[in-house]
Amino acid sequence: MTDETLLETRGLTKEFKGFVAVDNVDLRVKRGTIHALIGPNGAGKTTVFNLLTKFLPPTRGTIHYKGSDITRDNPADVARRGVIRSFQISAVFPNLSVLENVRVALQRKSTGSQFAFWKSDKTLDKLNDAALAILDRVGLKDFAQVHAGALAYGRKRTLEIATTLAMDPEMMLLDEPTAGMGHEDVDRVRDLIKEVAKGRTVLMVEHNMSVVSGICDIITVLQRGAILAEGPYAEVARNPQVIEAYMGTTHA
Ligand SMILES: Nc1ncnc2c1ncn2[C@@H]1O[C@H](COP(=O)(O)OP(=O)(O)OP(=O)(O)O)[C@@H](O)[C@H]1O
Repeated sequence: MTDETLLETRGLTKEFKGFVAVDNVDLRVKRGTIHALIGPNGAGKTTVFNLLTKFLPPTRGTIHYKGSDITRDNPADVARRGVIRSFQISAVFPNLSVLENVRVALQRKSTGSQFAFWKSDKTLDKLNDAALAILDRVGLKDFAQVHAGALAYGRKRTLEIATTLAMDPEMMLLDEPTAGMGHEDVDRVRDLIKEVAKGRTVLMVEHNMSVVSGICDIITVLQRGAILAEGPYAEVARNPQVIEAYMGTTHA
């Protein structure tokens, strides 16, 4: 971990017809950290992600990446800068094999290679080798030839991480990577995130507190669109305002 701020928002605000979903958020994500964004349902976490990846324009405020103002970037610009968001399951191509899904992501990364059928067998072999190496890393090598649509839920989410990894992001945005998983899958994905975070920066929305406490360096708590608390887990978890915000929710 360094002290360098990789991603920063200043006064980030998003209003939907007068309703303030994200309220004056100053977020700082330091290089090399795993940073969690938590908060009760409706706190604005997904909207923050949509603002950071430019799926939504902010009403006010700015976003900076490595010191550059990226507020006016489009989603492709942000991805080109190395900020990649994990895709939701719907973006995993169910009729392609697990290997092919990763290969598509690898091809998307290397510009111009959409025309893979023009490439030599040697180049395609290289892509296959790279895809297999990624599958090995995430524990899906044995499923390389399986149709992605036939994977169990936890493995589909793992494939999502694999395709994100294939883009070789400098910063990974993970949207509830363990949502809906059983204990075993949660533990596996938690370990996997810690592994793939090496040499990268991760910002993740996560409801599972065992994941957050286990691997996250810094936690930002959102409530009604605004930052309620921020710090290491042990500090945030004993903050009376945070405890109150979570009381009565199923995610505490
Ligand atoms: N396109 C939209 N139009 C109107 N209101 C919206 C829109 N998107 C989000 N909201 C509202 O903004 C608030 C924040 O929503 P958001 O999905 O960001 O919360 P969240 O913290 O991700 O919640 P969850 O944990 O349930 O996913 C909610 O009250 C939601 O209804």
